[in-house]
Amino acid sequence: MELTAIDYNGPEAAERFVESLKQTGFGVLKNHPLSKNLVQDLYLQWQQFFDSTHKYDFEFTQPKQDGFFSTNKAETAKGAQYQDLKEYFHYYPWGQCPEDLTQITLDYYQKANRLAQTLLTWVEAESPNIVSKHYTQPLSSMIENSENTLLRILHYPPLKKDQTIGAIRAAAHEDINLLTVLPAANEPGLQVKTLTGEWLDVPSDFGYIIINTGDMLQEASNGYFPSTTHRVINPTGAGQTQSRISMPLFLHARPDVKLSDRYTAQSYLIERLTELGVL
Ligand SMILES: O=C(O)CCC(=O)C(=O)O
Ligand SMILES: [Fe+2]
Repeated sequence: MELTAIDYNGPEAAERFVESLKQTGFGVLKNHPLSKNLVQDLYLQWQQFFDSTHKYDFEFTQPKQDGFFSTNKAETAKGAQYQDLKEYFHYYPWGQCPEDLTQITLDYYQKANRLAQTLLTWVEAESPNIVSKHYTQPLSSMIENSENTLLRILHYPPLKKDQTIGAIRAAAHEDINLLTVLPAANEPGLQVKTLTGEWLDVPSDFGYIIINTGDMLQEASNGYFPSTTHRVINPTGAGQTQSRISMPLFLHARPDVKLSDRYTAQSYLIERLTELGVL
């Protein structure tokens, strides 16, 4: 299995992209509408935020979970032995955000959501009838005006000398949501698990957008689109002294949306967050 970048404006982009999601759980896009400069500016400005102690003024609140999660509050992936080596900020347009970052972050959030709607239209159009007949409404309309779509800005600090052996930046996991839209990070490390169980590097050229399917799309498509396991490994050599910033947008359906006969988006999310021990 190989992951190659698909030209967003190229012929058969939708078909190739959805085929990649089906085969690998991942799709990589180039020449897409999200500006590299905007992503670069966000990385720089959020890096400054993580470098300052100002971040502690934005500690996340329960139960809404918007705001800053410090390294000692970071999640432990389901089944993992150690906590991930990361800190992060959960941004929602209705939630906490440092004032100087509000405009640029909202701008990105809206643009990435628009791209996501197009991608969900592609997924729907390329789903075989036997699969799409189970969608209870167009996939793109499931996320429309959703207050649950989450932009997570992640900072993986340089590795410490006394790092716990076995702990990694993000242990193997699956995402809970429909699709995740992730600009290539400023450092490599993201890997996807193939159907035969090997780990494969996800192309990380700056400017690429990486999309993966989450558990909710797996549920809504009755397993046709697999939610793929992925992780972020630790850097070696000179990379160990570098921070890594990444910015996944987790597309969540509105809570009342029926995903399947068994679940609404709300009941599914509650079940998964309870399993993770964060509710
Ligand atoms: O940092 C990355 O590249 C991926 C992060 C991720 O998979 C997650 O936060 O769910
Ligand atoms: Fe993930």
